[in-house]
Amino acid sequence: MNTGAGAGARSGLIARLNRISTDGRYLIVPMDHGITLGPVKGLVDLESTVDAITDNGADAVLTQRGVASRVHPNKNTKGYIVHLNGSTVIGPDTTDKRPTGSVEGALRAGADVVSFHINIGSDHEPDQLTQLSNLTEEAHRYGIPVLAMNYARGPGIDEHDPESLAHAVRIAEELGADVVKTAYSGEPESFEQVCAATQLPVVIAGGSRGTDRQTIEMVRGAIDAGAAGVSMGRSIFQHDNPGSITRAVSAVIHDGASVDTALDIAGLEIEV
Ligand SMILES: CC(=O)[C@@H](O)[C@H](O)C[C@H](N)C(=O)O
Ligand SMILES: O=CC(=O)COP(=O)(O)O
Repeated sequence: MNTGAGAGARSGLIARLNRISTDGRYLIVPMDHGITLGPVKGLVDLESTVDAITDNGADAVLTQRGVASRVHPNKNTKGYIVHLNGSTVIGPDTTDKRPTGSVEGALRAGADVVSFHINIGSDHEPDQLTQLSNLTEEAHRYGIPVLAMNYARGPGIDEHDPESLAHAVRIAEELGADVVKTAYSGEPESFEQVCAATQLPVVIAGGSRGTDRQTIEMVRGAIDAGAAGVSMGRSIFQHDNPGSITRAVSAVIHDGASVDTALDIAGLEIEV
């Protein structure tokens, strides 16, 4: 018998996805690196960083639940995603992401959406596949969307190989996620293959920070290849002016700007 719960949960999913996006495009700034990397530049004064990026075009910020109270006063009505697993670069194996929370805990922390990171090709893939699948089942019971951070990452794996990335994003869809984030393959031509591998909105990670032009060219290339946006952390929150780089990324994602126009709008050097 259709109790309507499915319809209710579906409408909740859509409403919450709209809180972390604008017209189907996503500018998410993850700052869950406080576990992975520690108190790095941009995450020490977390409040100022959140204020700068949410005041300049970001659709949502993403953290672990423990710092939620430091995010809410500054997130300027934008969306909030709570990350539910983690690892550190000082531990024995960064690919061994361990659960760090629950859907209930994320809701208590004020999350609109939850996220989970799995490393396809790592020694921990089997457990992580099961954990992501269980998470989507549980989250969807409450109408909570899941952002899957599916990397191709493990012994002998090329993290930017388009076929591996295509496999990683399809796994997210097969396991019930609502949005998938993965690494960029490096150029639009090969990333088209990645975006075509799934019906889910695909967003890209930024990886370690490069020049402003490299960052904006990456965003432009991903959008041209069919991506729906970014879940870009270090390139934004470690910038000397997180608000400016966010404005440039937003000009590409939300306004269709070219690389040079986006850099110019944000007052960033159009260095070649
Ligand atoms: C620090 C990294 O290598 C990133 O790719 C992280 O894996 C991504 C994630 N935000 C994390 O911090 O775990
Ligand atoms: O959670 C981390 C990401 O989504 C990507 O972070 P990056 O610093 O852009 O690689």
